[in-house]
This record gives sequence, structure tokens and C-alpha cells, in this order.
Amino acid sequence: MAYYPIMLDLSNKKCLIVGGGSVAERKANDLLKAEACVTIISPKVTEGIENLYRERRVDLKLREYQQGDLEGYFLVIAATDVPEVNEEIYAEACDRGILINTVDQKERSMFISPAVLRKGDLIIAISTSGKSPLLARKIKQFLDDVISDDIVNIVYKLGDIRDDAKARFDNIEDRIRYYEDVIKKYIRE
Ligand SMILES: C[C@@]1(CC(=O)O)c2cc3[nH]c(cc4nc(cc5[nH]c(cc(n2)[C@H]1CCC(=O)O)[C@@](C)(CC(=O)O)[C@@H]5CCC(=O)O)C(CC(=O)O)=C4CCC(=O)O)c(CCC(=O)O)c3CC(=O)O
Ligand SMILES: NC(=O)C1=CN([C@@H]2O[C@H](COP(=O)(O)OP(=O)(O)OC[C@H]3O[C@@H](n4cnc5c(N)ncnc54)[C@H](O)[C@@H]3O)[C@@H](O)[C@H]2O)C=CC1
Repeated sequence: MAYYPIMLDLSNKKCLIVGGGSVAERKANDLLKAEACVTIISPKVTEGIENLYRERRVDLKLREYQQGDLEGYFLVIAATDVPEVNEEIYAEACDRGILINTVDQKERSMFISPAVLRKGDLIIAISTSGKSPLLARKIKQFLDDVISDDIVNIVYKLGDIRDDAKARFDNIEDRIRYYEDVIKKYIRE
């Protein structure tokens, strides 16, 4: 499988997770970090999901998945521990043209989740194309240790000077030279 990585804007988009175990909880927290509107359908849920519901951060339907549940959603994650149910959800998502991630079968997924390191606006996503999620997590931890938190300010400042540079320099070559000088200065510091 040759994947195409993208950065999706999920803010205020309706996203559904079917299943309420530890995998569903991890995916729910990641979707919330992206400011998505999250609904979970599952007869049983973890304490973590129960807390998210109590804090009104997710909507919850305490029942099994039914055909038709995907109506109106932008994205769905099939995270039950029953392969046949995940297959049904995948089939409905394909019929409706909804983006789907099936946690137990990458062949039944239109996208898979990378391990994600966030430092302010810098987002580093690591995928092994599904070969070893554990390795993806370890690489994330390694990068977290070696990339200083100063990067948060550097990215912020570079974002800030960009509008100014567009007004100051007419051509892109001059702008790129300017950004490179600023980046060199910050990295040296
Ligand atoms: C294909 C994919 C689909 C998807 O979920 O999107 C998938 C599938 C499966 N994962 C399984 C197992 C584990 N998954 C993790 C952890 C994570 N899994 C994540 C992503 C992905 N997992 C996608 C590919 C990512 C890539 O391309 O590398 C991460 C990165 C992000 C996230 O989940 O959001 C997150 C780390 C988050 C972080 O810490 O940052 C751990 C380790 C742990 O829990 O510590 C284990 C146990 C160790 C191991 O197996 O490696 C199993 C077998 C279950 C079984 O054996 O029963 C399947 C199914 C299969 O492979 O058949
Ligand atoms: N993608 C990933 O990162 C990983 C995937 N997995 C896979 O993910 C699956 C789920 O893992 P866990 O969360 O640990 O399992 P779990 O057993 O803790 O949770 C399964 C959840 O699915 C719910 N469920 C069962 N039937 C349902 C139905 N018909 N409708 C709605 N909800 C239903 C259960 O109530 C439960 O809340 C496992 O089968 C495993 O193969 C496991 C580890 C990591």
C-alpha cells in the first residue's frame, strides 16, 4: 500500500467512533485535539470515555451499531473488537462515501492514523504504513526527546514574519533567502 499523507481540517466536523474500548478512547482524544465533533456508539465504554461524556466533550449512544448510523458523518472510525461488525461499518462507509479507518484491518481503511507529535503548530506524523505501530510510537518518543520545545516559538515567529516578508519582498527568491536567514539565526541560538 502506498499512502498519501494529508493534514485534514476536522474542526467542527461530525466524526463517529463505533466501539468504546481503549483504542476508541485514544482515537477520540486525538479527534478532540483536532477540534472535531465526536460521537461514540458502543454498548460498553471505558472510564475515560465516560469522563469525556460527563465533561460534555463527546456525544455517546450506549448501544450496538446499526445499519444507517453513519448518516451525516464526515469521518468514521470502526473500533469494535468484532471483525464482522467493523466489516459492516466499512461497507456502509463505502456506500456513503465517508472517510473510514478500521482499526483491525488496514485493507478496510481509506486512511490509517500515524503516531503524532505536536509541538505548538508543528505537527510531526509518523507512519510505518501499518507495518509496526509500536515502532511509529517509539520514533515519536525519540523525536520528542531530541526536538527542543523552543521550536514552538520558532514556528510561531516564522509565521508572524511571513506576512511582513510578503509585503517587503516582491519576488519569492528574496523571500526564501530572508526566511532561511531567520531560520539559521534561530537554529544557531
Ligand atoms: C494500521 C493502523 C490502523 C489505525 O489504527 O489507524 C494500526 C493497526 C493496528 N495496531 C495494532 C496494535 C498496536 N497499535 C499500537 C499503537 C498505535 N497504533 C497506531 C496506528 C495504527 N495502528 C495504524 C498504523 C500506523 C502506522 O502506519 O504505523 C498509532 C500509531 C496511532 C493511533 O492509534 O492513533 C498508535 C500509537 C499512538 C502513539 O502512542 O502515538 C500499539 C502500541 C501501543 O499501544 O503502545 C500496538 C501493539 C503493538 C504492535 O502491534 O505494534 C494492531 C494489532 C492488534 C492486535 O495484535 O490484536 C493493529 C491491526 C493490525 O495491524 O492488523
Ligand atoms: N489500531 C490500533 O491502534 C489497535 C487496534 N487494535 C484492534 O482494535 C480492536 C479494539 O481494541 P480495544 O479497544 O482494545 O478492544 P476492547 O475489547 O477494549 O473494546 C471493544 C469495544 O467495542 C464495543 N463493541 C463490541 N461490539 C459492538 C457493536 N456491535 N457496536 C458497537 N460497539 C461494539 C465493545 O462494547 C467495546 O467497548 C481490537 O480488535 C484490536 O484488534 C488493538 C490495538 C491497537
